[in-house]
Amino acid sequence: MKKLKNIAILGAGNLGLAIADGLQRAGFLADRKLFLTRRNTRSIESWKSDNVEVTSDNKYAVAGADIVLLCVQPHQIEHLLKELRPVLDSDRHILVSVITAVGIEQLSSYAGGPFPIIRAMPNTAISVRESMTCMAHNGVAESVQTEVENIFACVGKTLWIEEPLMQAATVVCASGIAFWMRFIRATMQGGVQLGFDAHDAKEIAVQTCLGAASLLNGTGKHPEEEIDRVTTPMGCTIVGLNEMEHNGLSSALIKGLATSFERINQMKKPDNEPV
Ligand SMILES: NC(=O)C1=CN([C@@H]2O[C@H](COP(=O)(O)OP(=O)(O)OC[C@H]3O[C@@H](n4cnc5c(N)ncnc54)[C@H](OP(=O)(O)O)[C@@H]3O)[C@@H](O)[C@H]2O)C=CC1
Ligand SMILES: O=C(O)[C@@H]1CCC=N1
Repeated sequence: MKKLKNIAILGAGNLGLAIADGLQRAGFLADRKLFLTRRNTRSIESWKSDNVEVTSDNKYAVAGADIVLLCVQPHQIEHLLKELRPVLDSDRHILVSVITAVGIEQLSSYAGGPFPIIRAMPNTAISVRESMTCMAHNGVAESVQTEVENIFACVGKTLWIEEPLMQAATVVCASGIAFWMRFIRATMQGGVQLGFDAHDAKEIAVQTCLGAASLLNGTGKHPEEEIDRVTTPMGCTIVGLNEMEHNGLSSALIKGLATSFERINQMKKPDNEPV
């Protein structure tokens, strides 16, 4: 029987652990080994189990793994990949980077050679297996693409994109979780103002948000068509919606996305990198 590939998550922070959580829930880790690393492992010791090793030794983790997920912050990746050079094996390892603003060519040069590298942009909903993960590569073998796609497909939806679109994917799908959270929170605040207690306001806001997303998923319709079904002429919805637009709802969202996008451009400039 073909041996399942072991996985190392280097940089088990917010996103790294969310990925580990999702893979665990999906049963993806059965019969595989998972290595979790960070420099200070105290907060992730509870992850240790028969098939999960926790270590601050990245080289040890990579030596035991076939698929290496790079989950450190953008300014930390150069140091990490240079540290890994002695143990990276281009015939064995597949590198998967979720790191913002660092391109495949750059990763390759930090790693010191031509490795199969895939960039993936999931979001933190990966922990509950509801990620939207955009992926890009620059010519890796189909078997490698499939191997990596299988990882992310068991924890949400996947989409292959061209690498230049990775920046937009970061904003819309990864930062997107924070944007939607704020939208939901504002709905809750409104709900409390109108009389619900905080618990009920949250339940109503979350389920209504899920309902809206499910409608689009289920029908394939454009949002505006669904809006038309809700906005009774001279009713309460259209006046609320128009008031929101007079106050710049759509404009604020689009400007926010564009500002996040622009920030990634700045992150790409070496002289702006945090130390
Ligand atoms: N958070 C999100 O929703 C998303 C994040 N991303 C990208 O994912 C990456 C990680 O983001 P996020 O999880 O939020 O960041 P975090 O800071 O939460 O996680 C980074 C982790 O890397 C560890 N780390 C740093 N240096 C090393 C090293 N040399 N070896 C091993 N571990 C190390 C840190 O722990 P310690 O200090 O103990 O070493 C930390 O736990 C970023 O590049 C970000 O752009 C992409 C999509 C979504
Ligand atoms: O805020 C950030 O820079 C990272 C990338 C997308 C989500 N978090």
